Amino acid sequence: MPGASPPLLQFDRVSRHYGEVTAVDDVSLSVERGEFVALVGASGSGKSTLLKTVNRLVEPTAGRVLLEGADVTDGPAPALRHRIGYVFQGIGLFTHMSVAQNIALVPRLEGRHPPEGRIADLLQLVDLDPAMAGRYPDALSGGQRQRVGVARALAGEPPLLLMDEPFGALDPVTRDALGERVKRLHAELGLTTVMVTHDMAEALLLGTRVLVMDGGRIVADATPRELLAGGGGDVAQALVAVPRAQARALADLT
Ligand SMILES: Nc1ncnc2c1ncn2[C@@H]1O[C@H](COP(=O)(O)OP(=O)(O)OP(=O)(O)O)[C@@H](O)[C@H]1O
Repeated sequence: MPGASPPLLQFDRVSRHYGEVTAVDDVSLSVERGEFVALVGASGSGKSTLLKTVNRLVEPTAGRVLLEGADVTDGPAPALRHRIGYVFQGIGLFTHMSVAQNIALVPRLEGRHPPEGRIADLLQLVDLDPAMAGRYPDALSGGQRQRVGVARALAGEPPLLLMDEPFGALDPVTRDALGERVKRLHAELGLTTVMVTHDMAEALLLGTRVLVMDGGRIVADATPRELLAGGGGDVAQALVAVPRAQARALADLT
């Protein structure tokens, strides 16, 4: 279509080898603005490696990754990373900086000073009391730290949010609450999100689109509804069977 804007994110025949190991094997796909893509698969299937080719924590052995139509290797990596929010397990907050300083880090690196009230707004966005702005990460619970991580990732108003097992280390209740919050934020802020998880239930509940990886390849690309209706192929259905069996076992208890 002439004049149509390119997809927000595109993988064009991306592969990544580590010696004999093929972590990512010839992946091509596009992510449109507004999608919430859950990237799911067994341990070692290549999810994190594929995600990290986007913010250049991993360089592909072959192929290219395009953000808003431009090759991510076109400019310096730090400038690229300022356009991509990144939330990962353990989050990597700076312990010598307060919550407010951690959140303001990305805008400050770009020479911007967040306007008065912005930090409080961001804290409220992730359901944290703005009074926490002056605390240090050591004085927060794991779930609170993870919320600060989400606020920090959103502080630069990035067009793309990447999350790598963001809720992996949290207890189930906190995990569900934060998952729901992120889902609402995604919708309210009009974000485009790609989230790695090994948990199919989480992928089905949060994603608008679920990609299943196996042996470095994308073996299913379907909506949660399609997967729940039995689509997506054998690998996808083996993953869908897990939460289904749990739901059945719970129902049997009642
Ligand atoms: N830096 C590395 N050096 C060597 N091999 C690597 C490296 N990073 C990943 N691999 C290998 O590439 C494959 C894919 O790893 P990756 O971390 O992408 O999988 P994953 O699906 O994210 O797994 P998990 O769910 O366990 O995090 C694995 O076989 C892994 O051992």
